[in-house]
Amino acid sequence: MITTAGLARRFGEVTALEGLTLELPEAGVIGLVGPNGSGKSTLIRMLLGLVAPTSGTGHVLGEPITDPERYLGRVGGLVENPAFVPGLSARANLLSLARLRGLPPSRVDEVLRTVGLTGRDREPVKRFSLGMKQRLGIAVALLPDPELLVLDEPTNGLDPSGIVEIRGLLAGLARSGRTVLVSSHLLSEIEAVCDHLVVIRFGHLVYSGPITGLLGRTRQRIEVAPEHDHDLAALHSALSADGWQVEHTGDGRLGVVAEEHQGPDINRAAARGGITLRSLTAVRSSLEEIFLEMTGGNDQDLTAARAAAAEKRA
Ligand SMILES: Nc1ncnc2c1ncn2[C@@H]1O[C@H](COP(=O)(O)OP(=O)(O)OP(=O)(O)O)[C@@H](O)[C@H]1O
Repeated sequence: MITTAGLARRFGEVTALEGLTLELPEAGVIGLVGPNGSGKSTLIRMLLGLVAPTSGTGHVLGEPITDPERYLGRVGGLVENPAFVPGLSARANLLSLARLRGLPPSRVDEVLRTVGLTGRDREPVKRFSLGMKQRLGIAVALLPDPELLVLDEPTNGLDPSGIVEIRGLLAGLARSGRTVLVSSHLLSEIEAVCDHLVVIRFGHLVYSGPITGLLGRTRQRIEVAPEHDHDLAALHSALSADGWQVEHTGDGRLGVVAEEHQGPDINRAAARGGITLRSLTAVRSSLEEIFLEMTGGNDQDLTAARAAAAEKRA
């Protein structure tokens, strides 16, 4: 459905994407996630033929991205808030867009139904909530009845109920046999509907595969707390001396890199150090924690990393 090989794009000094090699599956929802500025929009724009690659190749539906006319008729895209005539109804906006693209007016009813705007379609768009406008944007992308739908941050700025609505819509589109590529800077906004996940950071591919594969990367640890808080340092020494990798969690406990079945060994090591444990809990990092570890935390980190890289290049 989508393949890229060594795809790269630079904007002057900034390398928005570098050496991206991907092979994306044919059906379901594919999530493209990464912090702000990691290159998601650049990739989506390249797939839609809006931005040319600096180097590397890409194919969409078997056609090269350097020749988008060959496939754009089968692809629906939403890259930024689409411009609607605010005083006109959703239906009138869609009808004029369908006419412009030479599509039958019957598509308008179909897409209104798909995005759940039937019944509100005669109201002027200026009265629509952000969530409804996003759904209308998706309706526009669906007008040509595309095999592939590419949506850049459709949940951005929506309230929790709006996010849930869009997620439901994406899941429904995938069930109807379309492939949906959807980007977000927040994994939590889309993870529930994604069959496949692409994680990019700083223009580089960090992960591409099923969500379950990502969960397999979890680092298990056991958190322990001494009976008396003042024994924390002594507990740290006792466990380290026994060969365990130990970190302070910052809340009066220690995190020990270990599997759940090693709990009794940790308990015995503490006892040998003369310390009784108050608690011992096996913890598996959440998908969100793995994502943050992979993507390097927050946007400030990313901005700093980009600045450092630019300085190095200069
Ligand atoms: N037209 C452009 N001119 C110059 N720099 C650009 C251009 N488009 C993107 N960039 C830069 O490329 C990098 C990647 O941007 P991109 O918009 O692709 O990231 P993103 O992951 O979509 O982020 P966001 O979620 O903030 O849109 C950023 O540093 C951005 O400033």
